[in-house]
Amino acid sequence: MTADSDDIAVQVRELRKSFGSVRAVRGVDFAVSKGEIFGLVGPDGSGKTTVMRMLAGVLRPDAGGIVVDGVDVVADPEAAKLRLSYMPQRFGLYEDLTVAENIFFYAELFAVPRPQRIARKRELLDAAGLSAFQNRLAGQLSGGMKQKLGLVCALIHTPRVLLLDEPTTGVDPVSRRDFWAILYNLRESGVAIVLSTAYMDEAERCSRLALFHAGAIPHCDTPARLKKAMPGVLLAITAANPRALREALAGKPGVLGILLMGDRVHIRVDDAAKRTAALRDVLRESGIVDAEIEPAEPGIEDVFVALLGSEKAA
Ligand SMILES: Nc1ncnc2c1ncn2[C@@H]1O[C@H](COP(=O)(O)OP(=O)(O)OP(=O)(O)O)[C@@H](O)[C@H]1O
Repeated sequence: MTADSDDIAVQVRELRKSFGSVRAVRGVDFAVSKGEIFGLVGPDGSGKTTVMRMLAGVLRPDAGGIVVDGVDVVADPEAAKLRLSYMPQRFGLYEDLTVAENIFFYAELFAVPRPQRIARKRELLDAAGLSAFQNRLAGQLSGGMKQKLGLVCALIHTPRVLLLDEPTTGVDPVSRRDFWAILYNLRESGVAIVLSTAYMDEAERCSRLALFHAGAIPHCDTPARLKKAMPGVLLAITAANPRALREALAGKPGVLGILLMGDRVHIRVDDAAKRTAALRDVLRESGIVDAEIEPAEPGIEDVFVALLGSEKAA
């Protein structure tokens, strides 16, 4: 645990959930502090959504404990729902209601006192860049605007814990920037945010990351410390045909992993000084004469594939 118990907003212990014979979550533990953005990342089907739904109190775990903002979610999910806000992948907006009507619907649902509603709505719409669209039907908003409206609705009752399941998937870069600006403000005010994402740049912005793999969390740390934990060192190799590079280097001595990154290849080696010359020889023998090899800093994607073992086998 990285925080004093007073600071902990979400505590998860030994969480388990199966669907028939599928063991979706196999003993997950973590704690999230107030003011943290805690990222859930990992391949499709690794259990992120199932954990999120259990945290939100909408799915009962088979075993394990969850405490959110001091409330035992398993024992009293309804009490927990008043302290947290959950934005699932498909957030329930009413497409035939306007932006403002959707917000008031959620304000009513969460019993936000009437005098606060107007001010809160104005503040959130401003932050989301949606003030000019209050009277537009939700069904006529762009995908990015819909996601931002979902976030506004999820925040109307000023929750202390926010659970966001892939909130920016398919959202344009400008809306994603607005979205993250809101998240940073919430973090500053001490809100704990648990968010799953498939975007590596978003993973990089999280305070800490839980790397999911087959229903467990084999690695959980800050992005910087996860990078330090990556075994080996990274070299970037550029050539006209990066796929041919990958084929030529697979399985060569000292090569721990290979990752195709657009027009270049990242390879992890055990020892850069020792291997670079030999790798040049290998490439030359394979007829690749235009390759440039240089040291590279790992990005979070390099770390994931290295730690989760999903690189092309070296
Ligand atoms: N309601 C359900 N009934 C049966 N199986 C389920 C159910 N929900 C999830 N699963 C299974 O549990 C496993 C974990 O799924 P989960 O949706 O939690 O993964 P995920 O990491 O969120 O993936 P994605 O990014 O695709 O949403 C998968 O094998 C999935 O098929």
